[in-house]
Amino acid sequence: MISVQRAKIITTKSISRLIRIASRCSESLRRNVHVQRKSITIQHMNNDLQSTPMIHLKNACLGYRNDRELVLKNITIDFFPGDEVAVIGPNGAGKSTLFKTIVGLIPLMQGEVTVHGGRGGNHKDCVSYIPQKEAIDWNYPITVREVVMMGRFGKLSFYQKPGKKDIEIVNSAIQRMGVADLADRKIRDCSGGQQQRVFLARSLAQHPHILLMDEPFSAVDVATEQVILENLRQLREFKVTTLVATHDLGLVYENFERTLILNHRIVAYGLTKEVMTPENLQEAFGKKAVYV
Ligand SMILES: Nc1ncnc2c1ncn2[C@@H]1O[C@H](COP(=O)(O)OP(=O)(O)OP(=O)(O)O)[C@@H](O)[C@H]1O
Repeated sequence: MISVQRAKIITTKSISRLIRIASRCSESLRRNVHVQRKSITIQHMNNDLQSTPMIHLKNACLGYRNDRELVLKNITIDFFPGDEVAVIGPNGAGKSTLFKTIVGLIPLMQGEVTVHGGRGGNHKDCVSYIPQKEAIDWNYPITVREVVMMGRFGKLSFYQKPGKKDIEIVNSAIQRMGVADLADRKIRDCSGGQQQRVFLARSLAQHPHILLMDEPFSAVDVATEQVILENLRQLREFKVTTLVATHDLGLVYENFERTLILNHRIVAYGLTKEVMTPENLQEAFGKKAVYV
């Protein structure tokens, strides 16, 4: 199979390389690309066809009340248990806006969004969201262990203290993410990559059904990247639905089975090797970006 050189950041070079690789895909593979650009109705074609979607959007319009322009228009898409989806698109395409709407941080403008069959934002316990690093206040005086324990809060009642089981789960998540040495260190004193590991440990401790990660691979080293990817693979085995926004197209091509390409609308969604075609990448990122 075709291999892709790792592209750490979205550059003209990385897009061009992917386009060259995608061009080499056999014609039959490319014929299978199923993109209905106009109606934006996405048919999910994997084995989970009969299962209930974990996340369902129908004719959804997403945006901000203080902004007259919608960010994403007429989005219709379903994500099923075990889907591991890379969400790609240029800056400002609407990746974070999609995540914020699913977790209920911003209200839906129009249409329908359901999570586990209920309204988005009503399932805090089973949905874990890791925002972009810049959106987190790292100065909060809290240790790594306390951050990870926050993943258990949704399972406890208001006055309930974490029990033995919670402590075991937290310790296990800390071990899995390789941050045991840092457990008593303040989160603000950790490096950027360590902080990403800690936040994924918090998500693991939560035992979520849905995990949304916004640019977890930005500015992390290869070891951290591998730890994150390995844990995402394990979550997939537990049928966790995972959406990961990233600009690292090479990493997506090599590691994610499914990809959603956004640019204020759905450009394409499906199996990564089928949707990362030159046409779709150019449509999302623009010809100029590719041929300069
Ligand atoms: N709080 C806000 N109020 C108004 N507009 C906003 C707000 N947050 C984001 N936007 C706008 O929404 C659009 C989509 O932003 P969003 O953060 O979803 O893009 P993105 O695809 O995640 O981009 P990036 O790759 O740069 O993180 C942008 O034009 C942005 O300026």
